[in-house]
Amino acid sequence: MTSLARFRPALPRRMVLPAILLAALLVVPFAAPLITPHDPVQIAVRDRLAAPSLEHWLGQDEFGRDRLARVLYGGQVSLMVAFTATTLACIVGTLFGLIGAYFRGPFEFLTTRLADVVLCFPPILLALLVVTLFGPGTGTLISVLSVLYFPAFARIAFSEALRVSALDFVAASRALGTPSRRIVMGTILPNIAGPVSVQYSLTAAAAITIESGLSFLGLGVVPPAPSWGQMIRGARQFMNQDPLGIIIPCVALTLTIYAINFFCDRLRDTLDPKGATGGGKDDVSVPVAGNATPVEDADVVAVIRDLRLEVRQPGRSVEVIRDVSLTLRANQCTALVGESGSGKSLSSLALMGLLPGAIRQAGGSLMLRRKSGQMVDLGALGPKALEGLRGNDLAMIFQEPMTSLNPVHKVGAQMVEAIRAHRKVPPAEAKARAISLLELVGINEPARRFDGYPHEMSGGMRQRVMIAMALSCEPRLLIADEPTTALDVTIQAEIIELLQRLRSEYAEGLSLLFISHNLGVVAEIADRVAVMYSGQVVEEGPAAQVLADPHHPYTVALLESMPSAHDEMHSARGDRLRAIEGTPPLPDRRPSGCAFRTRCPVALPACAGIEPPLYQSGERSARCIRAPEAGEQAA
Ligand SMILES: Nc1ncnc2c1ncn2[C@@H]1O[C@H](COP(=O)(O)OP(=O)(O)OP(=O)(O)O)[C@@H](O)[C@H]1O
Repeated sequence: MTSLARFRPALPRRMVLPAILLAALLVVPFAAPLITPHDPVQIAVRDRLAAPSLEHWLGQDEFGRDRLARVLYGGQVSLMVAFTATTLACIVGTLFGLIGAYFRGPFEFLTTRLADVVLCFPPILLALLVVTLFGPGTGTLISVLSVLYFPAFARIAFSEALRVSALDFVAASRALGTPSRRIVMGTILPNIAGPVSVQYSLTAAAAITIESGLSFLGLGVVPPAPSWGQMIRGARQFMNQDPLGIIIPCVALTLTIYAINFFCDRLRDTLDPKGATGGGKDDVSVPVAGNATPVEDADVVAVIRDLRLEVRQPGRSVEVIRDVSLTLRANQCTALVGESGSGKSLSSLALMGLLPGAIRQAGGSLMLRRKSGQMVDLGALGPKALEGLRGNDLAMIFQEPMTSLNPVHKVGAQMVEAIRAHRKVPPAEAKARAISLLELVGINEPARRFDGYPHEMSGGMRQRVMIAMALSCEPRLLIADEPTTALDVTIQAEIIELLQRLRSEYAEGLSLLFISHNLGVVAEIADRVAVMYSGQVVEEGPAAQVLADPHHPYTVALLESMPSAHDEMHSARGDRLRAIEGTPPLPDRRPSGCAFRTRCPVALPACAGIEPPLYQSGERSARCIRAPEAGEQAA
């Protein structure tokens, strides 16, 4: 039992229903001899148009043939023709598209021109022409349908492969000397699998319809062999007397097309790793029952308590965020720092209710105080309620001002839209507010900039616009995810100064959650700092104290590895820069005990045995068994 369970192929839950439905529709026609003993071509003229009976469950057709046998055996023919033709078209078209897009030059010319030539002919006319020339029959149908549908695959594969080829990871593979065949099949093909699989579903459905249409016209499957198109053709003349005759093949057609579309739609979502496992109710952030307790202190704007996030992989779940707790207060800036992959972004995205599809909340609670003063459990809110909160009660600015603004809309239109999403104000009033916000964030000639496009602005100006948009509805919590990383040093300083100024001028009492790699910037802006490592907060406390006198060896190492002009950081590290040895462990390869112990210069044998809790010392806490020691020394 255990070994069977271990070797059971892990079919994602979202695929189970469509797979069962499709498998049933595909298997049932091929199990026809087990379901009915009747011959689909055996005529019984005496019993023509007979009603359903115990012997003939779906009745008999105009020649007295058993309808159940005909719909089942007819399904075999229709499905075989449609799937063989679609698979051939998919393989040939996708290969053409991939080769044309990757190698360009004559390959591109051949792919696009060949596809253009075939696309010039209306499909049904081309099919009629070929069938008339070569005579009806299953082989002709498969050939004509493959030729008809290959250009659609070639075009989709070509345009998607062009897009993917231009991405950095393909350039990186080329730079590493990876052979072209491996880049095309191993790197580009998986990235275009989503749109190609959608095209497959549409084509298979269309091929079934065209096969039925041609058979209906007498140009498809040759009688007396059954097919759904032929059944409709035969039943058409008697449809007033015997509607069942036409309903049965139509229902079979509709169900099959629906099952194929349903399956391919889910398959596309499953194949796309970015959106993987999204969609099912259990896959979005689910309300977590129980341990969310209201917070009385009116200064507290948000509380993250024991947050656990996990990524679902086939057959298992991996914890990427573990027991993260943070309290964010009004008029306070809390900085989240840590190496890449430590979990800073996911923790903040969880607050926004914007976790990627593959990540789900497995435990803990996220509480937010609304502008009304009411404390809400974000995990218990539905998508609509969360939408109402985002931009209104909490807002976020991102790292890349170049891509955060929509390039095809004017700056002003985007700001007005953000304002009117939460406030029922007339457009003129929203415009006036947008212009005053642009002025507030230090944009010169705000009225002129209001009518400009994002590409007419510098990176620093765009980040100012993003900040203005984020503050447009006066949220109580602003999350800034590395807002200055993409900017040059002087602009960075201006943006930090702007955030500081806005914070001090903010009447409502803004809580700022500031995510950064840059400890110099953190020293300048943060009141409190939380250091993250491998999905956990390993040290937390007042920024000045933590940066000047870190209690966790990871914080010490982080400070020693970063250049900074700030005095409090000099005292912690002397003046030499030192890289942190090794790399952070992957979430599924953490060592036993303390996750930092394999890189820690002061690790003890005991560190392998226990996962250290957060040791509290006054306003500070650190997740290290040596933290109490460090606290005593400092005292
Ligand atoms: N969509 C995802 N699917 C699977 N794992 C993910 C996903 N997003 C993040 N992770 C994993 O979660 C962990 C935390 O990632 P996160 O993006 O929060 O790190 P970060 O500290 O913000 O890094 P950076 O500073 O580079 O943005 C990492 O191990 C990362 O690989």
